[in-house]
Amino acid sequence: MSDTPPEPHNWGRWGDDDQIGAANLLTPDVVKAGAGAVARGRVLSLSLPIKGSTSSNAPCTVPHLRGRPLPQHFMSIDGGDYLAGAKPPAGLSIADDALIVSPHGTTTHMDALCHMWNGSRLYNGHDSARIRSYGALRCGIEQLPGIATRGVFLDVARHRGRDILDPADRITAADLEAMCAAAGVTIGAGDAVVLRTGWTKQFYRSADTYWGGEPGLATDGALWLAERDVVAVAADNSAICGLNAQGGADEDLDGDIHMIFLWRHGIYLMEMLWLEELAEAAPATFQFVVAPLKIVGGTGSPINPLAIL
Ligand SMILES: N[C@@H](CC(=O)c1ccccc1NC=O)C(=O)O
Repeated sequence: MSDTPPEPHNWGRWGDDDQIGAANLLTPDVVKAGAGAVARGRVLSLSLPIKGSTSSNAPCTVPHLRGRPLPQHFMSIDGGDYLAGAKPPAGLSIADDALIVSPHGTTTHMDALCHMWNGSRLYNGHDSARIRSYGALRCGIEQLPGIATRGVFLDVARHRGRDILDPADRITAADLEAMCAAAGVTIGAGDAVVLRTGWTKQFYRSADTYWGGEPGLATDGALWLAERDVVAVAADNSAICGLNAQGGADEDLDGDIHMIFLWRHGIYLMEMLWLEELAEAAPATFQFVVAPLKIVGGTGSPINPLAIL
């Protein structure tokens, strides 16, 4: 059990009460520089569809981690109610619905800083006993208003001349350095880095292959990004790190990607993005805009990140 993280980390950097971590890097200049990365005025969604299943026998239609519940989407009032005799209020027929989503395993999502920790302390030393069945009283997702900054797109699959990386492939600091040099981009404080592995496409080809491991970021790659003071790291895989055939991460706790980003540095993670249209447009940089739902005490949120090219 460890109560203080190994170096390097950001604990105390923005004060002992800080709950938003690297979002402190989103200064007015950083936000304006993000807007300055818009060249054509084209808006792309980087989100998978949320497609509900209301039956355990329903086919697996959206990428998800093995064993995690699929989104549940129920109509609460629909055309059938009126056909059965319900009277539309004031002559207006209204359709309404309800959604149950387990964000970390079944859809494009952002992790709150309270999502993972080690020992008895959350990011910045907050007491982990503050995370209870009623929600997280520290570092919940509602603490983050949103992120608007420069996005840096690193298409690792294309860099290696591939459409989809192999499950054993790991993205190293040397890869990141080589891709930035090739694109002429210097990653700086407050940037959001978007990594493409192609892995989400694998689900639509074969769910069994998708669940048999996944490519992802290596420990030295994570430390390299943290050193550059990024606000967030996003990827199209489901854990940012690579996973082995048993569905677990291989790193020890000091090298674990979620520990390095969320727990040690307060850097936000976004997983299960859809990056295929972005890969076609292939911008080196763009404006990245995303906001979580204000789920009080939430460990994360479904998101629809936007790339504005
Ligand atoms: N997005 C998922 C996946 C994940 O992070 C994960 C899944 C299996 C084993 C290890 C994981 N992350 C480890 O750092 C989660 O947040 O639970």
